[in-house]
Amino acid sequence: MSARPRSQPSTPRFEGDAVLSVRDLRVAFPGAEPVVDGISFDLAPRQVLAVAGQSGSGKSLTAMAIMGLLPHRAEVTGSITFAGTELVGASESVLADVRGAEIAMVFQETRSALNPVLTIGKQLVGAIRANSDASASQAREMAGDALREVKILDADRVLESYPHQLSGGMCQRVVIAMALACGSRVLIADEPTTALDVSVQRDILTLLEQLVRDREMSCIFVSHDLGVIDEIADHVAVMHTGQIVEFGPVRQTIADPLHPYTRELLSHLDSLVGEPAPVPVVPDHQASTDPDRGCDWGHEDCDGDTELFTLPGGRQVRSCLYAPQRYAPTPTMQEVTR
Ligand SMILES: Nc1ncnc2c1ncn2[C@@H]1O[C@H](COP(=O)(O)OP(=O)(O)OP(=O)(O)O)[C@@H](O)[C@H]1O
Repeated sequence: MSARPRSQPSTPRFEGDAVLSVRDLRVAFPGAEPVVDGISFDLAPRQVLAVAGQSGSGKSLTAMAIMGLLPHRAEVTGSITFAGTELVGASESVLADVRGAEIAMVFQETRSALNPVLTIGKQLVGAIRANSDASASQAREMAGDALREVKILDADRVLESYPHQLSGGMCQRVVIAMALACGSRVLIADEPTTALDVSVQRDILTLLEQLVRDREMSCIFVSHDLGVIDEIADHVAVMHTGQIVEFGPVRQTIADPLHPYTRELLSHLDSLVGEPAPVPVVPDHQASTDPDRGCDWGHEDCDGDTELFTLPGGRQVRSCLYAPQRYAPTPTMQEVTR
């Protein structure tokens, strides 16, 4: 019988050409357990990396940590490097240089991220001038071009509008246009389509896909919805209670989830990717359906504090089933062929 896939200790991907590297990132608030608990990942050029997980799993705090927008009382350790610059502990002026110009963020409630008392034109021109040497008239032209690039046809009217005069989908496009006009290399989109109608959601997803392809941007796409993630992302990091429990290519992860928590998320999936993926049958193990259990395979001598193991081919899973040797069971065909 052939050996089951031998896992390796986790190794970072895309090292060398990563645009953004996160290593052992921890976020804690005073007197409480960490809410982001030692996560690591790399973002490659032109990659769309999804961060999935249910409410409270630490997705938004991870995004905010990258933007340097966490509340002051948050204790942050680990490393976030963007183009060689360390962002954890960086001064406000370093963060201000990176924010907008290099890394931009789109929120679920974009309207609240726009200034209600300034026209879209003033806000776009201000952002462009803050990040370039453009004159006022050049910046105005660049703002119009950026709006047209995000498929806003009546750009002149929108430049004269205030945020409350635009729909939610239009506000999303405006913020994405701002990232384009400022030449950002990374776009962090935190649940950008959750508050939008389904048809508008698709338009925004299509737009993000085009921008990543045409403008060579990279994107971190935060969502609780694996259906939406399936539409847009290359890779997915599944987060649970502040940790990454599974990492891998989206298609493989959805078709063949390794971790019980990923299966739990998939079981709540609606029609976007059809039927929920079937739970894999692993005859030698009693897989727990309780995503809060430390050891998801019920090994008596496992304390549940399992590390993230890397399988051949690069998929990662936090499960003692995939630990090298320690819990080595007789492999199933399914595991061998993974
Ligand atoms: N300012 C804060 N002070 C204390 N705890 C916080 C703070 N902000 C977030 N948390 C806690 O950190 C945990 C992770 O929050 P986070 O917003 O990252 O979750 P999330 O996965 O993005 O969820 P959602 O999809 O609901 O936004 C939650 O338990 C939340 O209560």
